Amino acid sequence: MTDIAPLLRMQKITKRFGASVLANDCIDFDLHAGEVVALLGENGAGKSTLMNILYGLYEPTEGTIEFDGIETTFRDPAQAIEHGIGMIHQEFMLVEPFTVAENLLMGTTTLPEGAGNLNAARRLIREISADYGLQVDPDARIEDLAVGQRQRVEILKLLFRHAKLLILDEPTAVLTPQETDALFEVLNRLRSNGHAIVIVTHKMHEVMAISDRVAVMRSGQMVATVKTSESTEAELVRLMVGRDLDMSVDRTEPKQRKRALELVQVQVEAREGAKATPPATLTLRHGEVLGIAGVDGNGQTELIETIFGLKDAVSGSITLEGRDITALSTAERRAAGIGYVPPDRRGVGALVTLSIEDNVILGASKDFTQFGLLNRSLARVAADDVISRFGVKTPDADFASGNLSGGNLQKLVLGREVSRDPKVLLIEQPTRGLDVGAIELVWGEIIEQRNQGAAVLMASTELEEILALSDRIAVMFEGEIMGVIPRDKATTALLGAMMAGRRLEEVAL
Ligand SMILES: Nc1ncnc2c1ncn2[C@@H]1O[C@H](COP(=O)(O)OP(=O)(O)OP(=O)(O)O)[C@@H](O)[C@H]1O
Repeated sequence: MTDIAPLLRMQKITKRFGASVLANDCIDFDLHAGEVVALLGENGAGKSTLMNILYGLYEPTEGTIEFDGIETTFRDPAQAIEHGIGMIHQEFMLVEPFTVAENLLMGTTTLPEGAGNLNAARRLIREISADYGLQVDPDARIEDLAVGQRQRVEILKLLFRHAKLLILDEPTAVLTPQETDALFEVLNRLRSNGHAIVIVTHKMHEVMAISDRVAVMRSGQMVATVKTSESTEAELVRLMVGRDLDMSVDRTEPKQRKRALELVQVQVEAREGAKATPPATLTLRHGEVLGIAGVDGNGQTELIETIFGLKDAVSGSITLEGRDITALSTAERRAAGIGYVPPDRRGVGALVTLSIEDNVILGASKDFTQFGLLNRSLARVAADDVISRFGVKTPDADFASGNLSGGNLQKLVLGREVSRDPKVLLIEQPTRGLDVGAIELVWGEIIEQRNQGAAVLMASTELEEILALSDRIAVMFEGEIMGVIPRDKATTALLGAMMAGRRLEEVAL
């Protein structure tokens, strides 16, 4: 393969942001037609920056890009896609009330030949969809599609515009295991048809399963490019984080086991248009991690938001150490000792226009106020502590949080909540988007909180994470708790069956 000229050749790519950030440092990156390359690296290593340069979102400070034999840099993504380079981000860019075909025609200035009207577009969609096993109905409305299907529409959108190179940014983060398998089948077909694919992912087993080569970045540099078949997961981890990992969980007898949080017949507000779900009754003790397993979108978010007070409970009661908090505001619940890490860190989790320091004191400014004035040096100490304890990669605490890499923003939000030593920690998708080294750290911190007596309610779509950290596991399906199982009784098969809608009573223990 190396004898043939690559489809893409990025040479000596450097990208600086201001004086303090060197995000890409003289990077060489090649990609051939018909190959899948996994781009691997710790949070903040510079993967998104490199891909954003390729896709025309950023201009490189230095370096050249050759695509299909022609030297070029793209002014914007529209130009990149015109030349055959497409990128699928984690947030899909589809317009919900419209159909697949309408979405594909929308916003395109240069339509593929023979796809100028809706009927022709429909025909083409069916053809492409059949060729690549995408199973997309051109007349389906986006709002009726599951996450995995929406992602296939995004792929279709790129193929519709004759993309030769597809960049996928953590494409499996929001997929179920079945959807991931289906995606990989599609990627295999794309590869056999001569497409080139870059997949940015933190999941090592996926790297091994799908890629031909792995490019490893570290601190802005490309440190290695290896053939997947000639490497191992352990070697890739070492290349990436520079050490072996220890994922063992050090569970000790917790300091206390009293009841922390009780939900009695809590009726969560139904989403607009959705039918009401049965009320939830749940007890969470100090010194335990109660994991909520379930496929994304099965009511975990709504339940946790109700406990934190972002949503009102329609009926029922929530008590914290015996005190009824059902009517309290979010700020009051926070003051009462509830910490909250939402799944969407850029939205609810952090105020991205604020500095890291201001984010660290967010919602707790009273703790940093002396004689009626905000004590900045106390705030700085707290911010520096979160940065060092959680390994947030940043020049300093004044840095705008919105400019942190995805994984580092996640570490910041989690670090802020954990450092306040909450009595109850509500946490959704604790390690989504985190590199393996950061997962090791976050798991350690969650267990430490538990060992110190905090009550942790953790929703995760990753079964491995649920099984590693939880003392008990609740499974949610379509807004309902299907059962609660102690960890030693939980198996992947049992949890899988419950996640697909079977009640605990229906599946033998
Ligand atoms: N617009 C920007 N302004 C300033 N610094 C930035 C900007 N965008 C990215 N950075 C910095 O560049 C570095 C590389 O970030 P990048 O997003 O490329 O990392 P990444 O490898 O994709 O990380 P992750 O796995 O967490 O998504 C980080 O230190 C980040 O804070």
